[in-house]
Amino acid sequence: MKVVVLVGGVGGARFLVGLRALLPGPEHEITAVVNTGDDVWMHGLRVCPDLDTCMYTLGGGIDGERGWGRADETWAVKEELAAYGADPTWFGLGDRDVATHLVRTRMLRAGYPLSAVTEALCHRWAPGVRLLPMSDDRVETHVVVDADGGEKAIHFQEWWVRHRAALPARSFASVGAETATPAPGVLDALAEADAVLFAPSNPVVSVGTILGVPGVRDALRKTEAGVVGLSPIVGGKPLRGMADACLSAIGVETSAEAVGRHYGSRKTTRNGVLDGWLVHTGDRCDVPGVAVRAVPLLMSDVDATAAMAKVALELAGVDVG
Ligand SMILES: O=c1nc2n(C[C@H](O)[C@H](O)[C@H](O)CO)c3cc(O)ccc3cc-2c(=O)[nH]1
Repeated sequence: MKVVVLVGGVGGARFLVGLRALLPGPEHEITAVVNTGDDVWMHGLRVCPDLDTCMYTLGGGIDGERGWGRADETWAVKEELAAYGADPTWFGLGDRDVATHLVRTRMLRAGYPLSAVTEALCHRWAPGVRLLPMSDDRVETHVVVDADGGEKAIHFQEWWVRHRAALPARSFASVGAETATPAPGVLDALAEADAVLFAPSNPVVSVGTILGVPGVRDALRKTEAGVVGLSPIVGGKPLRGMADACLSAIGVETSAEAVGRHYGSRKTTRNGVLDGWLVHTGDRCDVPGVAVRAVPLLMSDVDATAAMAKVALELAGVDVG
């Protein structure tokens, strides 16, 4: 069975672990199309948070507590950079993590596209899922915030890490999106999929960013596969991260129903992309033109996540047996 998943960071990676457990073995092929809008140049190194979170989580190298960066991490490089007063000091670059960015940056400088770099890094981590960046082109999420009586755009990481998304976001800009193309393999994977899932990731700056890459939304509307999303909002709150701060910036209420309607029905709306929508038990939700199922959506362990993934696949029309 061929399953394609649109994923962001921590929540998306956890979902992939459950899906991989549900579909073990060579007869299944899971392709994750990963958000790269969070990517950032830090101290001359290219950092790809969502790709790395998926790679480390699936490869067994993630720091489970933080949900990003490496386990058994040390921070000597970060401390030395701070000792030099080298800005920014608010971004946590771990020593082990720096090795990933050094290899990536060296390969990018040698002309390899991000998709080839990711494939090379995955030779070490063997995630058991094909990780594709949404695009090989630079697409960066910048956040427009109020500042000094006017507005200014800051990189997503500055908003997210330095300001903990506490600065009200006026809007988001996906810098480079208008000229970006999907990475090699993305459109084919969507066309050939038996099912396409939206992981319970941030619907604005993760899944939304992927949908903003020219060609992706059309491919989702055209694919024969059933397209089913899992709500990242449970009981009116995001399960993790700060999706509520993002949703309010685009005028979408923080509820499973509002997010489902934001994605829209593939059948009955001009731009919609969903056939099915999984919401947490007890969350009221009606999305015209979309089949809604209420199941436990807490990824408390691999089995719970696998159970969610199973329902999502069945809603997408594929029987997992
Ligand atoms: O809250 C933080 N998140 C950090 N993150 C997480 C990152 O900001 C978010 O996980 C994603 O961008 C949002 O999904 C990092 C991720 C990396 O891959 C590498 C370094 C960092 C550093 C931080 C950090 O210092 N603080």
